[in-house]
Amino acid sequence: MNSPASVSTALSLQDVEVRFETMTLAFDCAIPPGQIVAVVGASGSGKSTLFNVIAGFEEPEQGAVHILGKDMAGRLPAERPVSVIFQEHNLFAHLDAATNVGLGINPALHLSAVDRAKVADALKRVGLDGFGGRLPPTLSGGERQRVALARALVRHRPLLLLDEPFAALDPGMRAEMRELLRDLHDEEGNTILMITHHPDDVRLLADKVLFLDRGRIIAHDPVDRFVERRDITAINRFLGRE
Ligand SMILES: Nc1ncnc2c1ncn2[C@@H]1O[C@H](COP(=O)(O)OP(=O)(O)OP(=O)(O)O)[C@@H](O)[C@H]1O
Repeated sequence: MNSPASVSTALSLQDVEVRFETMTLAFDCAIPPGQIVAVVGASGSGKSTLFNVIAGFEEPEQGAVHILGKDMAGRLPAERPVSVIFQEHNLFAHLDAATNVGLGINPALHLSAVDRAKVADALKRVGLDGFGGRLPPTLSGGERQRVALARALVRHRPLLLLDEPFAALDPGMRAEMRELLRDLHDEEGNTILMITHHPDDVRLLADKVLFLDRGRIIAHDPVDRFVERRDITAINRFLGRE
């Protein structure tokens, strides 16, 4: 049974340790449900490793990962209540947009009429009404990321991990995607962790910030507090205040 403390936490990492030849990474944090959390830090600070541990692609040497109070030990990525969207290559290039979204409902693509209606609705919600028959190579970068978002939407997983999802997009499209993500988050009430290298994403989208440095979470702050900080050189550098 879940304790009251654990169910009020969307995600918790306790004494998690991942050891690579060149470095040991250690993560401790607890994130309440319904927040958008920006995950930031210099290249090599451990952001992707943190996501891999949460999503189950990397098994830590020690420590525990709980999602909505449930211990994830031994659970394969597909068995975790998590959706992940990467920078690129989220879609199967030979399958049209609707089929890519449909995979989120049923990986064997046995889709009922109701499922197909859900796919069409998800594409509409991300502004791609009528794009269902298009193959990914014929779509723009922003449109492809919208299809990936639509697939995450039909899965309704309570935790969404976004690994630099806007990296390949121009500034105008980044702003559009931020707005879309904010709207969808308001509707879904899910918990979102988003890796980004852009202070704008932090300021305009996130509620909280996890700042990583050399394999450790060295700050976990509300955004307003984070942007006011002057005490950590790596954060000043990230915010362009060297
Ligand atoms: N499979 C692995 N084997 C050995 N070392 C690894 C492995 N994966 C990551 N590392 C090392 O762990 C550290 C953290 O890497 P990670 O990819 O998590 O950083 P990051 O913050 O996501 O970086 P970037 O912003 O460049 O993507 C780096 O020093 C990296 O070289």
